[in-house]
Amino acid sequence: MKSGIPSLNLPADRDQIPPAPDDDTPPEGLLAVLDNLDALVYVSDFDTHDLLYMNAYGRQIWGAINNRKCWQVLQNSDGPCSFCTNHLLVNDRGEPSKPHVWEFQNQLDQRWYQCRDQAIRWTDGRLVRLEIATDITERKEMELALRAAHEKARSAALEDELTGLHNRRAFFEFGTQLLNQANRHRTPLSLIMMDLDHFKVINDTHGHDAGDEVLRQVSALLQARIRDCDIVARMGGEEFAVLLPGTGPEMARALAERLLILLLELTVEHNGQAISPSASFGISLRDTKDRRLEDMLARADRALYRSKNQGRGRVNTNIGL
Ligand SMILES: Nc1nc2c(ncn2[C@@H]2O[C@H](COP(=O)(O)OP(=O)(O)OP(=O)(O)O)[C@@H](O)[C@H]2O)c(=O)[nH]1
Repeated sequence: MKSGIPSLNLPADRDQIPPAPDDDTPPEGLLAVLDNLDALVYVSDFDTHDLLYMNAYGRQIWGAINNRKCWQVLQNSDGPCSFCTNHLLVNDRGEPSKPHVWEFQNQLDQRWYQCRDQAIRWTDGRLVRLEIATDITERKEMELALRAAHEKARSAALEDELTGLHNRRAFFEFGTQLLNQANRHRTPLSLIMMDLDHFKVINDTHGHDAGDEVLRQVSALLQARIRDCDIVARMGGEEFAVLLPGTGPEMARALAERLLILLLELTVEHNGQAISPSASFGISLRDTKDRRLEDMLARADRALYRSKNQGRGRVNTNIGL
């Protein structure tokens, strides 16, 4: 065939479709069809990556072939693309298999394409890669914007607006995963509940804004003291929870006592006034019977209640309660 366009070469499972007789459509007609397609069509040698054919759509965007390789013309890279799909287009025997359809962003024009790649036999019998790529940039950008909006909404739904900490909902969502992991691997898990003492007095004496500032600074202090694997959350009002994977009772108690000291040392300045917060703590440890985070939470709350009853500004562990 003079045009260099191979005769119809459909994958094996489409063999039952009879190919059109060669003389039905003249080669110029096929070229006209290809050059008027609103899609990139190109053919490259499977092994050498030499670009053998590219339609007008491709030439208009990426220029003439000029004896170059597909990765030189289409990606301007200095070697075969790391994302080349050729290996997906042949079976174990190296024969053409099913087409592979995927989406990617071109490095040169930065537009998104849906690519339909296929291995076929060229006019001289060698194996070549045929790609048909359609521009899906608008759809992709809408998809990405939608995903970003979803992620933003989701993180807003899990964040405490005043302090930036996780909220109660996030605590249960992420904390349940930590509890399940600890149950599965039988590793320790500790929970520290912390409730600021006489916070109503702070509000009543210094105003609600001052109370907000105390909550923000206490949150920053907690956040700065925990590891990446821990979860700290504002559970509501002036109550906070810290969940510590891989942490036994001694370490949890030492951390709570350290947090209490740091809180007592903290002075929050607001409108020229100095506010010194204090807090009570209750600790619970994972029990083999715990299936829900609420079980640990209830025990930590009982320990916290005891700290309040004993005069506040102290730490209690739920053991024996
Ligand atoms: N500024 C401010 N105050 C809040 C916020 N959420 C809850 N509060 C206040 O926190 C106070 C909690 O009061 P109580 O439950 O009596 O607790 P407390 O005064 O800390 O006393 P104890 O816990 O028994 O030591 C209430 O006055 C609430 O209005 C908030 O987001 N900002």
